[in-house]
Amino acid sequence: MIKIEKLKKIFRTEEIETSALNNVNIHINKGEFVAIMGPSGCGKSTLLNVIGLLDNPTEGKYLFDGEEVGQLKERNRTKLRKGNIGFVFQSFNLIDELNVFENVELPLIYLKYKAKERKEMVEEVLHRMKIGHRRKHFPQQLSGGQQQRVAIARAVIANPKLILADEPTGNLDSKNGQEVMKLLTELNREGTTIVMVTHSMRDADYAHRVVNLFDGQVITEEMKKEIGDIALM
Ligand SMILES: Nc1ncnc2c1ncn2[C@@H]1O[C@H](COP(=O)(O)OP(=O)(O)OP(=O)(O)O)[C@@H](O)[C@H]1O
Repeated sequence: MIKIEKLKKIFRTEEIETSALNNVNIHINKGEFVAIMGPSGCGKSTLLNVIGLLDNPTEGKYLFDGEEVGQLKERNRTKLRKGNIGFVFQSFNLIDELNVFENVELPLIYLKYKAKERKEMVEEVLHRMKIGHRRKHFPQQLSGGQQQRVAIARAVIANPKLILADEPTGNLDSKNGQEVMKLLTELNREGTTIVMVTHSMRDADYAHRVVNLFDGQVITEEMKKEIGDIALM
């Protein structure tokens, strides 16, 4: 599903040049759950942003489902992202002015689903994330765990092939963190590919494979589990 070869990302400002990714090679199969680990500043979020088509690499190859996407224009990246990729962030990134239902509904509005269909889909996913009873609440009225469940509902509402999670349990206590990891594992078992950045060994244990980055390079990869009966691509 994802083939990244000799990928480089250099951030240039007037005074300095930072090489955030330096010759990264990563292949991720459909159905895999991959954790990316490494010390602060090693390039994890930069890599996730490139994989998630939020940013272009400076050099190198990025094939998403066989299509070269590394140098797409912003407009085309956005088009490809919608419906294909769902994001979950450490800080939840919900919209404070919208209630739970409206936050989760938003991607479906962008994708031009009709109101009736949207209602059915949102109700179903809220029920699944065990947050249906809070549909009228605003993000500030929810606990961290509840906010992250809403964020996951929003990430999966359009049935993305890929979920990218950047430290999804970073702001949660261990009970809520575990709940979030269980939800991600369940989605992965149903076929969604997951790439997750984490500092937590415990969270990385849920993954099939751990990729360790250091100074913008992949230094080791560790297989933890088999994908099971999900077909590889
Ligand atoms: N927009 C930017 N402009 C300039 N430099 C940047 C930018 N984004 C990231 N960097 C630099 O690139 C390097 C990698 O950053 P990145 O955020 O990917 O690291 P990380 O591994 O996710 O760190 P952390 O675990 O602390 O979140 C760092 O040296 C950072 O300062």
